[in-house]
Amino acid sequence: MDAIEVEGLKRRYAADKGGEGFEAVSDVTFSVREGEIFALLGTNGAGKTSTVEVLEGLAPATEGRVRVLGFDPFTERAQVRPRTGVMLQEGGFPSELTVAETARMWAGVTSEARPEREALDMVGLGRRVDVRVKQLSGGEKRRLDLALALIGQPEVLFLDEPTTGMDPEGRRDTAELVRELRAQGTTVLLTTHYLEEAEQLADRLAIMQAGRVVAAGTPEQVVAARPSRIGFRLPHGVEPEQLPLSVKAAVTGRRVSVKTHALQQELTELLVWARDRDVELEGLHARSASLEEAFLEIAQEGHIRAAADGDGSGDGVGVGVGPRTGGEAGGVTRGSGAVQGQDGRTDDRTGARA
Ligand SMILES: Nc1ncnc2c1ncn2[C@@H]1O[C@H](COP(=O)(O)OP(=O)(O)OP(=O)(O)O)[C@@H](O)[C@H]1O
Repeated sequence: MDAIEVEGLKRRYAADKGGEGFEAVSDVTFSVREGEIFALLGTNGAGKTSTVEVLEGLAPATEGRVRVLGFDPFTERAQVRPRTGVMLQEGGFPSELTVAETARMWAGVTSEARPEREALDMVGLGRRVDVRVKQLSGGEKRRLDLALALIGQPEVLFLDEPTTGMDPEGRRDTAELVRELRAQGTTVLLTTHYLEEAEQLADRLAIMQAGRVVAAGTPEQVVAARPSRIGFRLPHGVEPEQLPLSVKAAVTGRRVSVKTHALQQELTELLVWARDRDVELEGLHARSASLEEAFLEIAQEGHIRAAADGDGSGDGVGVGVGPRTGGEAGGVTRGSGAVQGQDGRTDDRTGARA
């Protein structure tokens, strides 16, 4: 059985006064298998959090069908909630409590809680138990959020940008922990802006843009649709048109860059040609596209589409353009960890954990 099923999901935010409201999620379909790590990716405002909140039971679907462990997470919350763990983008815990007190309080309202010390050790906070929450660093707060999501020994774990604000060690530890949880059978759905992390961690992923899934599959499948790259310096005495390439190369100064869907064939031709002429291809490198490149190309295509549609007569659902994010449309975070705040939300986010 799939642990999570999403079929034709729409989520519309009501307009404040008059107006039509805003459709943040438009016809999204995907499923997550039991024991799988699934990553939901997308530019700022693509609709990831809006989707995950419906799966967490925080908000109803406007349209479509959503099941978590076979239940509707909103209307059958009582069946779903004890079996899921939720790590929101912002925890919002009382800042005067210590780490241990926070975990104890949380364990007190959780059925079948794992010992709180065990959860804190799992995220590397075992030695920070007496520190007040307000004194924790941003990355430590994320670790505490994660520990609390793990206290109920969840079968399904939702992680909304779990590693944002963590240092590289924290990110590596978290990735390791998520892999261990998968090995124990936990299903993990995460959102992240760290594409390398998603590429290494996720069994499958979906890329969202402007409320829709625009690419999905294993990281390899998503990347396979994108061209590989070959680069080298043009040998002296050789003109670009003399190169044995079946595709047009981009030449900047002496740097030659080739995008190809037939990497092995193109590279073989090139190497045989170079050997036969006894020329050296300095700085030669060849590699498949990375998930980051695939993502950026998809985002770029989306911008072009949105610009073509955006003559003022469209429906306003462009790439990352929404009522709250007009000034930050489609911003892509590349490994920097920068992320927009989630202020202004109307949902009762702490209610998710009650
Ligand atoms: N409460 C709300 N009322 C109206 N619009 C909202 C509300 N919450 C989110 N939106 C809009 O819905 C769209 C999707 O937002 P969402 O937070 O789901 O995107 P996201 O993919 O999670 O983005 P990020 O990567 O920045 O967290 C955005 O355009 C946002 O402005």
